[in-house]
Amino acid sequence: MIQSDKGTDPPKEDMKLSTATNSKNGLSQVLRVLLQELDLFYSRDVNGVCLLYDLLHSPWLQALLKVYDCLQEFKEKKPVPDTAHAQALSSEVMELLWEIPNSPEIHELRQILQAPYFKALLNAHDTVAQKDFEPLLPPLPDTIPESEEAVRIVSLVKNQQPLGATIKRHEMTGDILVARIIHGGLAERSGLLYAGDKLVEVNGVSVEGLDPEQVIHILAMSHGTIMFKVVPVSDPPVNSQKMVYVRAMTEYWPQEDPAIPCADAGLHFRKGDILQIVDQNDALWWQARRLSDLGTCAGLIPSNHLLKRKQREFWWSQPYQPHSCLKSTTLSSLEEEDDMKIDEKCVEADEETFESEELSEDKEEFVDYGQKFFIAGFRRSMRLCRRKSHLSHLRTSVCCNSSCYSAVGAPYEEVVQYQRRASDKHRLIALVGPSGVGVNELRRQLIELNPNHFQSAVPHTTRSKKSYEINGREYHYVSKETFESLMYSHRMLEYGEYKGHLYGTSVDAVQAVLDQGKVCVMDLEPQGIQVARTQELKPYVIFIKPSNLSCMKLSRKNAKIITDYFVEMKFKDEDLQEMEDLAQKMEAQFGQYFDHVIVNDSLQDACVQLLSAVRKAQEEPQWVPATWISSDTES
Ligand SMILES: Nc1ncnc2c1ncn2[C@@H]1O[C@H](COP(=O)(O)OP(=O)(O)OP(=O)(O)O)[C@@H](O)[C@H]1O
Repeated sequence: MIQSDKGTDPPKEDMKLSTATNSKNGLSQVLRVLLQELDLFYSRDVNGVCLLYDLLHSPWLQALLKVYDCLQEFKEKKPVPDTAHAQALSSEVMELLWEIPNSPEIHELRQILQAPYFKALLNAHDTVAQKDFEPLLPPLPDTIPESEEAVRIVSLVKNQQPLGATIKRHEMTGDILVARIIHGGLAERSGLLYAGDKLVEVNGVSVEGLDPEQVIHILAMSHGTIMFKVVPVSDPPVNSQKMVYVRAMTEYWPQEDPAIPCADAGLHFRKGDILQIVDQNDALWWQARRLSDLGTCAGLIPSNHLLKRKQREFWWSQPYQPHSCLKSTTLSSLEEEDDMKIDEKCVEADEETFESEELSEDKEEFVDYGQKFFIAGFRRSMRLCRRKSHLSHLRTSVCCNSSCYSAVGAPYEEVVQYQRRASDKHRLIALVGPSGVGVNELRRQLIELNPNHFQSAVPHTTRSKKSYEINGREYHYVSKETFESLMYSHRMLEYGEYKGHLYGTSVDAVQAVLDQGKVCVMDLEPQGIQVARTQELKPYVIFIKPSNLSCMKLSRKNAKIITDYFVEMKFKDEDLQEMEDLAQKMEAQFGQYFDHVIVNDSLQDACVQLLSAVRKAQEEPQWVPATWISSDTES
């Protein structure tokens, strides 16, 4: 029915090649000639010709050019319909067919012309041929009153999903306005409603004088198609901002926020969730999706500015509560309590045991893992100083600053996806967990799996070297002044004091491992995470979590704790309870920094999980702070 106004049909034998080869100037024809010429060069092995030859021979290019030729030819032919009344013609033919004697061919033709799909095809043809696209609107009256507003009728079909729009009442005029259109919702996908549109009617009911709640009620009662009569906003807002991804550094519950414009449209998120921010037009309320639910409609979240204000208000409204910044102090005093408990345990033990099992100075560093080779960073004093830090006041003040910052600092951290390239250094693997959960056991097992690939950082100490030790193997032995200068220049990831000596792990010690092309695996106190989070180390933080108490009692039946005074001491119920409490506190305070969580129940399972997480950290794209990726390192 659609035919060209010039040219004739190609001869039958040429039909297969169709338009592309018919046209003398057809690109695929040109390509064919070009390839023939290239054949000559190819046989003479001219440089670069092979590449061009392969390119021009590629099936995708050939197919693309054929499509291009067809389109060109179609454009030239300017097809026009032969008739705009194909349906009428078909009916006429049907009538004629009844008048002539029946034959199998006539019978078949009748069947075709009567088939519903064929009738629909002819109907569509006539609609296009008659250019009958729009419903005919009544002509505009010659005189339109000045006060008359243009209205738009919008019809949306509600199918079990929210409309994705919020409304509000204009403070001065009392008009009901569309307050915002939620991204990905029904209203946004229709492209017919905009923030600022004035609602006049819903399903034929005037909304004049109604409260927004009453309008919502009408909407809630409506099913199927909903008709809105709106006065369109003169300047529909355009969202020209680019999509940004952030890590939530705090949690948010819209249902508990009295300030949110519409709690049902709110998006709940937890610390550490990656959010896709799709709209920042409103200074107070942004629209976002959780990375795990990208297919869904966006939700409202407080803007950076608003959430910061909320945090500050909360912070000041709790003068007698330990705020985040003081939680570090709480944690430190908790560590001290922990130490006291260790001391109490010591008192509980009978004198004889105390005498016989107390560690001598020389044995104190000894950690018998039965390991076949030396692994640095597992020394008792290093591990105990973490817990029994007499520098806690110092650490607290350092940590307090950072925690205070996070309490009232950026509630969202902009993140980007980072895929480590083979030439990049490995990311630092930082294992964090409550004392006794198995951080060191897992670290040791990982290193033992492949000591050429995984390695610990060698810690620093101010204590003097023992005769059997080698500088740079067990520790880097440095003066107090050197240690303190590393501390104050923020080159220490963590440090503490034990028996009058300073111990700690420096950024440079970690770098030394990474520089060898190895994966540095370290046991890090949670307060050290902020210090370690730098572009140079790009730490991947794995939280080692205890399983529930009953499982722990079973799995830790024969496990031994490292304490101040005893080499081997079994876990008591209260140790396991303390471990669980501390794990909860760590998650609440530092959970936003955890890239991965492993529940250490069965040691074997936890090892497998650790190995897989470490591999993913190095080989798969991960969300990292945008500040870690400068343009020169961007992949
Ligand atoms: N999944 C597990 N099942 C049984 N025993 C475990 C498991 N994980 C660790 N252990 C044992 O628990 C004890 C404490 O583990 P580990 O020394 O690794 O603790 P930690 O988290 O490093 O804490 P700290 O540094 O205070 O010692 C060790 O005897 C270890 O072998």
